[in-house]
Amino acid sequence: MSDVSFSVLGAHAGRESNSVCAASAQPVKTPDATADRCLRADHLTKRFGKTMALDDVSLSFEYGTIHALLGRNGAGKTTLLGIAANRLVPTEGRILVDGEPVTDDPCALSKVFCTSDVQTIPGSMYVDDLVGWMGRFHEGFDAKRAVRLAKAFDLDLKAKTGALSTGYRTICQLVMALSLDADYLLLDEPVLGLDAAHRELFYRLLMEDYLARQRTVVIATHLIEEVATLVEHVAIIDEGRVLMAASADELRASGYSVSGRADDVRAYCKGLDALSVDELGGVAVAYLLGKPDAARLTDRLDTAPISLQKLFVKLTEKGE
Ligand SMILES: Nc1ncnc2c1ncn2[C@@H]1O[C@H](COP(=O)(O)OP(=O)(O)OP(=O)(O)O)[C@@H](O)[C@H]1O
Repeated sequence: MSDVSFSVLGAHAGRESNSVCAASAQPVKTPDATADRCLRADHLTKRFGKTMALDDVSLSFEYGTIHALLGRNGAGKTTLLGIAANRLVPTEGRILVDGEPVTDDPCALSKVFCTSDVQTIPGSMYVDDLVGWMGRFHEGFDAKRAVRLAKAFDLDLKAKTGALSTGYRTICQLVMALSLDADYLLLDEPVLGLDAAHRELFYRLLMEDYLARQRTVVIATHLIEEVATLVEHVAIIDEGRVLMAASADELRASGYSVSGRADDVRAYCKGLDALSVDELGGVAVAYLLGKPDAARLTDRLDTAPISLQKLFVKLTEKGE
């Protein structure tokens, strides 16, 4: 989908040889050192011809936090991450990493690594050669860790990347990403094609990595349920615009459901701006933003917190 394609070897590959990045020599992060650190999208707009992929998006991914970037197919997630990794040029706006624009500052760019669901790895390259190349092009790449992770996933180091299955292509990118020292790790659909056991392994490794070195991880996905327990902050985009951005707890507390007999639920919702009402066989569930209205509740109605998944679906469904 990108209009400019770089390999997983990195958008920084051409820039690294003549730049020594002070930021990559800062493994110890005190609370003061991490204050105000973030990857920030500043009024980003991206048009592909007539398609508005991003429309004035401003978002902040704070340092040391796991973020979910949620959006339906075509919402603009890959485009946003592509611009953040300097693979795509925005029509307007910019990405700032710790205050520095990624386009002008190789040091800022070297802090960012983005996997991608596009076919970016040269298919003729063997996995073990890729490990070698990653080590050459990315300061702080841990080749031994990459080999260990590859073995944990049963990824064949002697295979050509082009001959890998969809799931193993994803695994190959995850292995490279999790072996890097990048401060901002952008994972685009990180479990695409992975079976249940590999998904679990990935989530466990991601948490271990995060606990070992608190970096920023952005997981772009529409599989909310799986990442709901991992993420601390959630941004929802739809048709290139930000719908909501808040902590996962705030989002969960931002809505609720009311269920019961359809007549009672409809009476409860009268005059309120319900996100939607699902009815089946005389029973209904309504999804609403805000807090339950005690004055409208009766003992025939039940209320429950809204899950991130439901909130996402209800906010982004378009009458289907
Ligand atoms: N290179 C391109 N040329 C033309 N249109 C593009 C290009 N890349 C993306 N788009 C369009 O921009 C919009 C956003 O696409 P994007 O890939 O960012 O969405 P996404 O949220 O990552 O979707 P998905 O979850 O399906 O991967 C879509 O309408 C898509 O068709």
